[in-house]
Amino acid sequence: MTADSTYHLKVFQTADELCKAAAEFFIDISRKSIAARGRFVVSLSGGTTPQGLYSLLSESPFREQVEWEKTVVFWGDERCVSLNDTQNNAHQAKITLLDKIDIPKANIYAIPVNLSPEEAAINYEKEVNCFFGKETPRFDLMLLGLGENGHTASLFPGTNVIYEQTVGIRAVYVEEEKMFRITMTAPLINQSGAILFLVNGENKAVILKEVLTAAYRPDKIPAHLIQPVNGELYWFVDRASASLITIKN
Ligand SMILES: O=C(O)[C@H](O)[C@@H](O)[C@H](O)[C@H](O)COP(=O)(O)O
Repeated sequence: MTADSTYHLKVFQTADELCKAAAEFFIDISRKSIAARGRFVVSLSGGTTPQGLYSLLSESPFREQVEWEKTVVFWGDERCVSLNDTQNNAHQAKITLLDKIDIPKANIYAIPVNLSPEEAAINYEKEVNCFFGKETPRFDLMLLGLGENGHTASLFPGTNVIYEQTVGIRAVYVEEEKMFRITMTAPLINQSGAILFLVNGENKAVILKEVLTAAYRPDKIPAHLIQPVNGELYWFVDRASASLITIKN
């Protein structure tokens, strides 16, 4: 990453410990956001890693520590598959978390999948802008994952969206998945107050080392694009994914 990039790295022994710490972090940011602005606006990620976090948040003693009626949920990216498809990020979060808590339906902003990818992106960008009104969209918490090829959200190597300079939402065709996906742009993600990457498993060891130690190459490693402009960047990783990194104490 660039010399001036700063982040907080926390390594946990197990995936369970990582999820528990992420749940506590989620609760902490939600409390601070509600105390400051009366609401907590979070952007969820898809993939397998956050599912353990979502399950924990749906259960005692975590569930009752979040004021769900003051919590508003968006997604950083989505696959253009039907709403009931198991690959749909909103569907996954619905099953593991949203159906199990008392959150008003009006607080849930899923990325539309019943439109063309371009229309869905335009429509979601309007929804985000409308929600934040005159303010620049700023999520209190942005959850992200890391793909083995360095992608995050749906910012994949080799796609044009990684060069996008504007705060917004875009449709992107992901060749390796033969699928359109909708994604927040890096400038939008970077407006967040706190950005939390969750990384788990030995299959992520090589890319995690590259993201954190290689020179800035966002075309090869799109996760390098994630550098909050006025917020904090956190990496919560398990020991297996951190096995190639030298941790300074
Ligand atoms: O919808 C998605 O899949 C994500 O937004 C994507 O960016 C994900 O976070 C990474 O691919 C890591 O996924 P895993 O957690 O499954 O490793």
